[in-house]
Amino acid sequence: MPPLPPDQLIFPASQAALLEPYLPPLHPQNANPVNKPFTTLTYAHSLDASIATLPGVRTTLSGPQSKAMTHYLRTRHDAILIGAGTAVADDPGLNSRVYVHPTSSSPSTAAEVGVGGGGEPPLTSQPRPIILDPRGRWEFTAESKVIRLAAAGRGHGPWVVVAPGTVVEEGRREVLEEVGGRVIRLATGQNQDQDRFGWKDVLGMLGGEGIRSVMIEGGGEVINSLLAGGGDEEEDEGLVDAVIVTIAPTWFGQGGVVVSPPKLKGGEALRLRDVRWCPLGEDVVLCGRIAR
Ligand SMILES: NC(=O)c1ccc[n+]([C@@H]2O[C@H](COP(=O)([O-])OP(=O)(O)OC[C@H]3O[C@@H](n4cnc5c(N)ncnc54)[C@H](O)[C@@H]3O)[C@@H](O)[C@H]2O)c1
Ligand SMILES: Nc1nc(=O)c(N)c(NC[C@H](O)[C@H](O)[C@H](O)COP(=O)(O)O)[nH]1
Repeated sequence: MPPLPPDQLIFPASQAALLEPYLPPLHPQNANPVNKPFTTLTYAHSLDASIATLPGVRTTLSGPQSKAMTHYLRTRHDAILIGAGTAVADDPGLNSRVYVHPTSSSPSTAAEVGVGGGGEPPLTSQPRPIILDPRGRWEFTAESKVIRLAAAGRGHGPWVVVAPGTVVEEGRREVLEEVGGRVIRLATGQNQDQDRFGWKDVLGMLGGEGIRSVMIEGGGEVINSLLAGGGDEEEDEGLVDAVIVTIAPTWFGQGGVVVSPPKLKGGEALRLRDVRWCPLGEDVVLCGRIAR
């Protein structure tokens, strides 16, 4: 095996195998439309359910092992989705730089996906970044991290989803298109909310674009609204197929960005089933499916 770069994240195949029941099926490369992509909700929170110490502040929660896990998840999904608030606060890269170490104790075909010959995963294993930005809040430039990574061939150009009436300057659109990204227009306004897309509409649009799996990383508004919709008993089929949450052993105190969705109709709790807890370094990773 060639030597790994010093900042390379390493994720053992034995740990990848524990996640496998919660991951989208491995599929051949094709872009056939699907009704709805396999949808994984995944994020990291503190013991007081904060995903950031304060609104708009980039906050590290995951330790090196669970960070490697998140980057492995990125290789196992066609797309990675965040809200505009996260794009503005974090200037995220939204690519994967994990190496899955094939340990002899647990060889797994699934875990071999994302192996980049000892380095970063190849472009074919990188997820398409999707940014929900109905009002055009995210003022990206050629220097934004996700654009720079795409320009360097280390990730895909982002798809920025805006409302039909939102003006995207010509120069900005060109920045996206030069790296293979694009602006996608989608109607907002369901439930009178002009600042949000309906989740069924978002997932339906992605399915129509050939995206067969998407991991939704946050932030707070995105997660809470998805949990509110993902647990809707009136849906024939839930929106969220799997939940993978990293819990870090820290309290941030009040005032953070908290995951706490609105109550379901009737006040019942929203609960996970088929639960698995996987310790990863000092963190624990909770996997499950939303009980319906
Ligand atoms: N710890 C983690 O795992 C993690 C992950 C992601 C973000 N974060 C943190 O979360 C914070 C950002 O969270 P936030 O709540 O401010 O922003 P957010 O990322 O949830 O983005 C909210 C924006 O998304 C848009 N949006 C479009 N459709 C939507 C829909 N259906 N539902 C909800 N929003 C929709 C809204 O217009 C809104 O402006 C940052 O501090 C970031 O560091 C943490
Ligand atoms: N799993 C996880 N642990 C964390 O401690 C943390 N802060 C995030 N946050 C997710 C969010 O989407 C961030 O924007 C990206 O984690 C930015 O990271 P990249 O530049 O894309 O590697 N996610």
